[in-house]
Amino acid sequence: CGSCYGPTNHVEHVRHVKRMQPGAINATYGPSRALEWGQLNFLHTTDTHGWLEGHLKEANYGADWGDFVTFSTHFKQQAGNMGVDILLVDTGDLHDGAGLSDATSPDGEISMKIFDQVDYDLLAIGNHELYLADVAYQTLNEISAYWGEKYLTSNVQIANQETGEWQYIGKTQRYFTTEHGLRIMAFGVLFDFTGNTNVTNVITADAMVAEQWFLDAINTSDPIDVFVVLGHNPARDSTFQVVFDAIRAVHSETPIQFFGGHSHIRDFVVYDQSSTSIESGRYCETLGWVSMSGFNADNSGYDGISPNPAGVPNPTRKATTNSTSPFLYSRRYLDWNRRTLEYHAATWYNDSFDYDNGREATAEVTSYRKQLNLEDLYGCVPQDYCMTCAPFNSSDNIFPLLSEALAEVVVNTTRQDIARYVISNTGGVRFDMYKGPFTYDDSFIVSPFEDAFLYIPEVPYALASTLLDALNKAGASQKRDLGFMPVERDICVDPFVEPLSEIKRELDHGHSHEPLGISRHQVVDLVPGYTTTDDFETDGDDTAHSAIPYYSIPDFFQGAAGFDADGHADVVDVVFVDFIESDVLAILGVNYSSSDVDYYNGADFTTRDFLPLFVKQSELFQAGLPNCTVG
Ligand SMILES: Nc1ccn([C@@H]2O[C@H](COP(=O)(O)O)[C@@H](O)[C@H]2O)c(=O)n1
Ligand SMILES: [Zn+2]
Ligand SMILES: [Zn+2]
Repeated sequence: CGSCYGPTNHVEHVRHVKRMQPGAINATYGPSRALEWGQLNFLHTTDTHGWLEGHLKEANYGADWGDFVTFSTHFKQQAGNMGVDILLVDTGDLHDGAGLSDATSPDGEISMKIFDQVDYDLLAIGNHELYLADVAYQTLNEISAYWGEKYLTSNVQIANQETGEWQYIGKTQRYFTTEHGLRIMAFGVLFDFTGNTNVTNVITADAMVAEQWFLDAINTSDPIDVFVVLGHNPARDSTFQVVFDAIRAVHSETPIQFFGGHSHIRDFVVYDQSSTSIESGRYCETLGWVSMSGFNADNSGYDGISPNPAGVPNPTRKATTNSTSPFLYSRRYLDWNRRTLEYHAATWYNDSFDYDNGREATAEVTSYRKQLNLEDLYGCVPQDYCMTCAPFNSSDNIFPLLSEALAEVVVNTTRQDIARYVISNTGGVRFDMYKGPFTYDDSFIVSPFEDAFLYIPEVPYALASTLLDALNKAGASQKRDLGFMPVERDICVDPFVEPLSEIKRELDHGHSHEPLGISRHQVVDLVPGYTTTDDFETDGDDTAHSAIPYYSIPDFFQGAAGFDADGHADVVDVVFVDFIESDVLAILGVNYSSSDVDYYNGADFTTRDFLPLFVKQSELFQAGLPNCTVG
């Protein structure tokens, strides 16, 4: 296995969460344990990718941004009442994934204003804020300008629009004192991203930790009780390790708390006895919770530090079994639904959950969705199609369908008599397609990028017909941008996970899954979803789920059209999305260069356009109209 960059056996494999029917959240299998509150508490979001309306077709992730605005207000109040600190953290990738963010130009023009209604304390930039120049400048002029000292881009710069000089998009660090007296030094570190627009500059973590500002920050004479390192960077096996090493070289015992993202998984990693790292999923499916206690007059230099709050559970876990550090931790991954939020805001027994600020945000989501026509109905999806819950070539998988769509609608009518392969990267497909209405919004949800179709005309069949396999053997060059540090692994873990695996196996071996309060006869009814295993083992998911099968997929897929009955042609137009141009040219070899490449169907027909067009003209999708229902 040459490229085991993906989840390891430490990390939960079930990234893609199968839908449950709207209304399927029931009283039995929601959250069942109060959160452990410590002296310092965190709520964490990451990779929201514009999903501020929540998941309209998955009740388990059905809360919207207004619900989170309300919930986070409750939590700030609760922390205040308990006399402890809470910090809200986001780690980037704010668009490219849903209509609310992507149906405007530039992306995020409207969704950012809704996102901003949560009272975050610290935020970091994601790679999706850096692909395009207009989005990067929007990040500078709107996001960074709005959040000010809270927006941390310790290794990301942008060319000043007047002088051309590099300037940091946000701040490099934030040193501040919490309400209850903890002195925090925070950094925001993006992985070593290379696919950014050339008006931006991503400094590698290795180079960043050698910079004078960073050395000054960690060697400051100002007291530091805790480092908070946030970043769009996987919690595990990433350049967070570089930052950890650099801080530890100076501060051997000070707690360092990491908040990561980008690989779209739930994960929690122990760096050492006083340092842990959380990653909180993707697409408004997960709200991450971390709490810690152990601050005292000796290690925080602050006499009046609040004790653990009374009347609620408190963190109990040492980071390592032989820890001699005073710090105790808890972590939890909350499912993004109202029942969960109401439960933890302790309001489920009455009607007092909603606040005006949340209601207003919800009303804005609804009204902007209307304004952007996101509910416009394009077709009716006859069945569920998923990205990874079924084998790649099976009829339940989305890629055979998308291959057909590419073949059918990506066509230059002046060249339609020439056979064509239309090649795309599977990474450009972002979500499953569910049975029921297919709306304008869904076209962004499945395929949000504006990657144009390029082509090389009339490539000999012998070469063109080997291209897809060769590309998949080589693997996508974007692998470099997954953010994982390549690590030597002896075994490549088979990513297939049996349904009901973890919990069921445990029950079958006679253990009750006590922390989740689930008994043997209940397990069969669990709703499919996240079943996370991390460094604190298996009790991180706030709601227990049955696991969803996971099948690995190749990096590239293609549609083919215009071939003879035997699938042959003399020459083939090789059409491909611009995001993978360098991969294609690398495989085609020295006889081809970018001068052979041109737009196939103009610059304006992109990966955003082919699916809605296919849906509108395909009998398969039109048959169920007009009475198309969810599920
Ligand atoms: N124009 C683009 C930009 C990105 N992609 C795909 O997205 C992946 C990165 O997404 P994360 O949420 O994980 O940061 C990237 O590796 C590409 O697969 C794309 O297809 N087109
Ligand atoms: Zn992302
Ligand atoms: Zn990312």
